[in-house]
Formats: sequence, structure tokens, C-alpha cells
Amino acid sequence: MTSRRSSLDASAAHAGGFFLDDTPTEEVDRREAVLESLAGTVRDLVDAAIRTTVEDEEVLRVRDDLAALVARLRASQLPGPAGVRFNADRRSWNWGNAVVGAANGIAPPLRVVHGPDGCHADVRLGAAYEGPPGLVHGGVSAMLLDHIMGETASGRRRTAFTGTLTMRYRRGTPLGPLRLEARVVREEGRKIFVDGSISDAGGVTVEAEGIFIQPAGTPEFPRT
Ligand SMILES: CCCCCCCC/C=C\CCCCCCCC(=O)SCCNC(=O)CCNC(=O)[C@H](O)C(C)(C)COP(=O)(O)OP(=O)(O)OC[C@H]1O[C@@H](n2cnc3c(N)ncnc32)[C@H](O)[C@@H]1OP(=O)(O)O
Repeated sequence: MTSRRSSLDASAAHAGGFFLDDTPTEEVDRREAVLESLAGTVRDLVDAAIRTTVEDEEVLRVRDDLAALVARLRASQLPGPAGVRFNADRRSWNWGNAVVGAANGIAPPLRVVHGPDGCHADVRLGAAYEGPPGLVHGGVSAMLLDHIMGETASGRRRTAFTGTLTMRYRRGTPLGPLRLEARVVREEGRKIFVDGSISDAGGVTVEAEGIFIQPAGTPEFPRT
């Protein structure tokens, strides 16, 4: 375990904020599945903590048990955040990402599907994402749209940072099952114009327009 992680660090070559990493895809997949299963339980914990009605003494006992588990994970840690890595197969992994991070119990997580006409994702948001009662927090909606629109602009072949993101909240977005969609509308030089939306069973709840910028001098892979 320790040797695997230190090999990750030793092999990483910094490339414009992204790390080229020679970890084989098979090994990345295996580690990702392990971290993903931990994050799923962490997510369950967050929901349980919000909604628990057990007595105070039991809450405090659970807190102490959790502190012991945190110490076990802290026994060996990266020096900072997880970053974004990719290998020669163009397998990329960003396990700490706030929206899609496989190891991030705070991330819903969004599973973005890339298609010929853009990207979509189906997600179920629970109590941890509440703003107004029973509704998704507006900042969470913006965060999820920012990500899927950025990933659409990136197309898994170039870096694209959010320049401007405009949201129109048409009506409250209920917690529960939702669909996100995004597509590139046009490109002008390094600017990529992207539209996005969130829908529930009754139709669109949030619309967004974004301008994503490919930073000057960053590499671009051919389309696949
Ligand atoms: C190594 C390859 C790897 C490939 C593998 C990929 C794996 C993919 C993995 C994972 C997918 C990632 C998915 C991410 C999704 C989430 C996205 C986010 O949340 S990003 C964080 C929030 N955003 C920031 O923190 C940006 C902060 N701002 C900046 O860094 C700069 O301001 C930046 C890059 C946005 C622009 O800087 P400049 O120096 O390039 O800009 P100038 O050269 O002055 O302008 C170029 C053109 O863009 C316009 N422009 C510049 N800034 C703009 C803005 N803010 N809004 C609109 N237009 C802007 C300008 O007017 C100009 O247009 P004219 O050519 O004149 O027509």
C-alpha cells in the first residue's frame, strides 16, 4: 500500500496543474473502487448525521468511535489535496474533486456521461444538499452545473477553466432524482460557450450559460 502511493508521487510530472502519472490503468481502477466504497459509506454517514434522532449520549459515543477511525486513515496521507492525474492511456482521475471525486464523500458524486452532442448525468441529491426546505441549495446547483459544463468544454482532451457562469433559477429544484445536461454551443479562439440545465420529472428547473477558457499554452489532445 505504502509503496503504491509513493510510486504515484514519484512518477508524477507536473503539467500545468495536471499530473502525468505512470500508474497503470488497472491499478488506478482497483484503487478507485476501494476509495469509492469508502466514500459511499462516508456519504451515508453524513446523511445519517443530519437526520439522526438518537439520544445525545449515543451521538457523542458515535463521535468518539469516528475519531478513532479518522486517526487510522490519517496514519498515511498525501501532503495536500489529491489533484488531477492522468496516465498515458488518457485515463484521468481526480479523486478529491468536489463534484465527481471518487474518494470524496462530500461529492454527490456526479457520474458524467460523454456523448456526441454533449454530456449528461443522472444524480440523486439527498439531505446534505438542501438549501430552502426540501430544495437543492442554489450554490450546489451552480457547482454541479459548473462541473458538467466545464467537463463538456474540456471534452477530455484539453483544460478548460470557468471564465463566466450565468444561472437562471426558474423554479425550486427538489431534492431527489435529477438530470443534468450540457453542450458546447460555439467556440471562438480559446473561448468555449456552453449551455447547461438541471431538470426534474416536471422539466427544467435551472438553466445556465457559461464561457470556459482554455488557458494559453496548455496542451490539447486530438478528438477521440
Ligand atoms: C494537460 C491536459 C489534460 C487533459 C485532461 C483533462 C482531464 C479533465 C479532468 C477534469 C475536467 C475538469 C472539469 C473542470 C470543471 C470545473 C471548472 C472550474 O470550476 S475551473 C475553476 C474556476 N475558474 C477559475 O478558477 C478560473 C480563474 N481564471 C483564470 O484562470 C483566467 O482568468 C482564465 C483562464 C479564465 C482566463 O485567463 P487568460 O489569461 O487565458 O485570458 P485572456 O488571455 O486575457 O483572454 C482570452 C479570451 O478569454 C476572454 N476572457 C478572459 N477571461 C474571461 C472571463 N472570466 N469570462 C469571459 N471571458 C473571458 C478574453 O476576453 C479573451 O477573449 P478574446 O480572445 O479577447 O475574444
